[in-house]
Amino acid sequence: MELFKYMELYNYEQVVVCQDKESGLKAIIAIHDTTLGPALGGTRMWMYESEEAAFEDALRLARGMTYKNAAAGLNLGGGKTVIIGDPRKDKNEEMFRAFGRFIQGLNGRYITAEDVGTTVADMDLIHEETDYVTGISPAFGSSGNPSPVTAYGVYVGMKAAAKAGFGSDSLEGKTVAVQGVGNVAYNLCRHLHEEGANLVVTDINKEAVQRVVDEFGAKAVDINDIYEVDCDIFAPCALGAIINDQTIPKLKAKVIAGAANNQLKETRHGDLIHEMGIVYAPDYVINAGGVINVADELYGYNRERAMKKVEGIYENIEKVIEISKRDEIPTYLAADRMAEERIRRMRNSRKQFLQNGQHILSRR
Ligand SMILES: NC(=O)c1ccc[n+]([C@@H]2O[C@H](COP(=O)([O-])OP(=O)(O)OC[C@H]3O[C@@H](n4cnc5c(N)ncnc54)[C@H](O)[C@@H]3O)[C@@H](O)[C@H]2O)c1
Ligand SMILES: CC(C)C[C@H](N)C(=O)O
Repeated sequence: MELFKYMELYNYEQVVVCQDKESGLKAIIAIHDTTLGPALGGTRMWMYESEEAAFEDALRLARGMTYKNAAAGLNLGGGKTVIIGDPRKDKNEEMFRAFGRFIQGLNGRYITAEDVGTTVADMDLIHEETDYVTGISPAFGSSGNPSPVTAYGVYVGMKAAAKAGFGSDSLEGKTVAVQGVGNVAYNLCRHLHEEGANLVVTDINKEAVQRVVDEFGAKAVDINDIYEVDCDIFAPCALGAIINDQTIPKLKAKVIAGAANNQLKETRHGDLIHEMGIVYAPDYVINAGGVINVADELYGYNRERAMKKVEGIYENIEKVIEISKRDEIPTYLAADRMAEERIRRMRNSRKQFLQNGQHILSRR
């Protein structure tokens, strides 16, 4: 990857490479765009096949956060961190504290939280070194684990997508194929089960599968079979790029609505599913519940206020589908336009009223 070329192509502001030999920390913080405010995005810990794959993931995820935060109406920019390593074996206290010091060095340009492979306990360690972290233990006045809230947002967004796909937002009797039943999808399955949906699930983690089979009566299938399940809704809730040339021909679902980030391998895959008549709930619009929840900490966390905002994901998905129909464009593009439009408008308003981030009257 030619880093500067890639950064220029998508207008990235900054990439910070952090290493700490003692603890084994190898982290990449990508800050995409801070027009709307400081970059807020989670930290993913994953066993990347190569350094290049880690850079690519950090960059793609950071850009996704810019769009997610903008589309959700938050006054926050987009960033993300990836830590290279096995979250089951390679974590230690020094690693997260060293990482916290690197975040502190950015002086508020980047604020972190959980993502795949990191937990509230990890965020608490980061918090030992910096205040620029959210999703820490509720005992600190924080919002805690964002996953259940993300799941609730995906659930309400799925209902809005179902309304467009089936004429009703009821999920009772609908069959939902869920790929990955980790932190978010376990909670999503609970909501779906409570509404009377039928669940077909898969995961590389057999215990996670067994839990939803036992608790919610889900049917388990092999990881390679999830795409061709005879279902109404496909809910990708594991990793990205799973809507691609190999999987699209297998899909039977009328609606795709799930938590995973970067579900489309390439934008042309969004065009393809649109042409097939599939209602796609754009990933960063439907999975914004977690970031909406942690962002509320910036105002002094209030769960009721945060959950009310998360319920707005229903209307946001409706809005994207409306734009898609009006402009005859795929929903992923409609969402991009909605987010870009907000960033453009806010950039202008900042130009009018703010200089160096301060209101012009503050110089009096
Ligand atoms: N946690 C949040 O609040 C949040 C918010 C927004 C988006 N997301 C996104 O949602 C997705 C899930 O997040 P999570 O926090 O639940 O992570 P998680 O790690 O708890 O769950 C992911 C699950 O996917 C499984 N998995 C991995 N590869 C798989 C494969 N090939 N096939 C089937 N299963 C596989 C894992 O074993 C794990 O159980 C991620 O893409 C994440 O970026 C999470
Ligand atoms: C800030 C976090 C809650 C971010 C979350 N992992 C996401 O992708 O939206």
